[in-house]
Amino acid sequence: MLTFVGLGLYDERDVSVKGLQTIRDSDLVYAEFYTSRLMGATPEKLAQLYGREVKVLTREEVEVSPEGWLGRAKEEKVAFLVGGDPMISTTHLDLRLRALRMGIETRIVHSSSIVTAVSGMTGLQNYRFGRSTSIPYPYVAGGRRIVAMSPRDVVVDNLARDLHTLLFLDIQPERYMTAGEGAALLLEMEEEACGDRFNSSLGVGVARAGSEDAVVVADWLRKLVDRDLGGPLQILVVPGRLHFMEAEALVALAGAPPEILEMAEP
Ligand SMILES: C[S@@+](CC[C@H](N)C(=O)[O-])C[C@H]1O[C@@H](n2cnc3c(N)ncnc32)[C@H](O)[C@@H]1O
Repeated sequence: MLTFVGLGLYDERDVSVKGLQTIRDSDLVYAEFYTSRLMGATPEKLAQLYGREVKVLTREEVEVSPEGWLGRAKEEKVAFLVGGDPMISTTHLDLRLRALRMGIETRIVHSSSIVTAVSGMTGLQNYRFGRSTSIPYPYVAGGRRIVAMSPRDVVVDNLARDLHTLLFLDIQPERYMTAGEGAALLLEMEEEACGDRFNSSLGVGVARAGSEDAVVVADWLRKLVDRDLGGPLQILVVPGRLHFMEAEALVALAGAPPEILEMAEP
């Protein structure tokens, strides 16, 4: 049996009671922290609270060659721990399907996710979000700096349908993208596309959801570039047309410019 256990948003205490029981009842406990990270926890702190050794897997061990550790789930109870809610990540669905093809039974223990925390913290309503996307750091190829354009296309498409866009921000071993960096990259993409669609767009940054010092900041996208939200993890939202209650929430909860109240729909 392979059980995906969501660990929630910030530290080792965010796991559910059911998740904790599942971990303690497992023969083997694995984790991955490259799709998301619990910034308030270390593998040692997890092991201490859970009372079990936690083997942290690399991206390659999860995506390229998981057969070895996955195969153990044919005979033994294996827990696979991940940040947030397990299936808010295509990697984990892929792993689940792979396990099923190997004849392994699977289960999920759900947990809180950044996807729902963002609605909770900002007041932006879940049903008004369109497709979400990720912003990767630019990379250099052939001496040229390459900025992926697809996040901009997703935002433009959602804006055309009056929908909000949730933008996951790149996590790398030695750096974490901030909401300000994400906003700057979106503006750079729009400039590259010779457009000006984001001139009157808002940006909402959320930092360290689930922690004692979680922060939510709303400002014009071009101004968000210079706003310091502190440490990781962070996420960015570009809202579409706002319902009046959403606008009121952004002003009250995230310090958005009050003039957005006049632009909101009743
Ligand atoms: C690909 S998502 C993984 C989602 C996770 N499975 C979940 O359900 O929460 C990871 C991205 O979400 C954002 N994120 C995750 N946890 C966060 C937190 N506690 N505060 C702010 N952003 C967070 C970051 O942008 C990070 O790169």
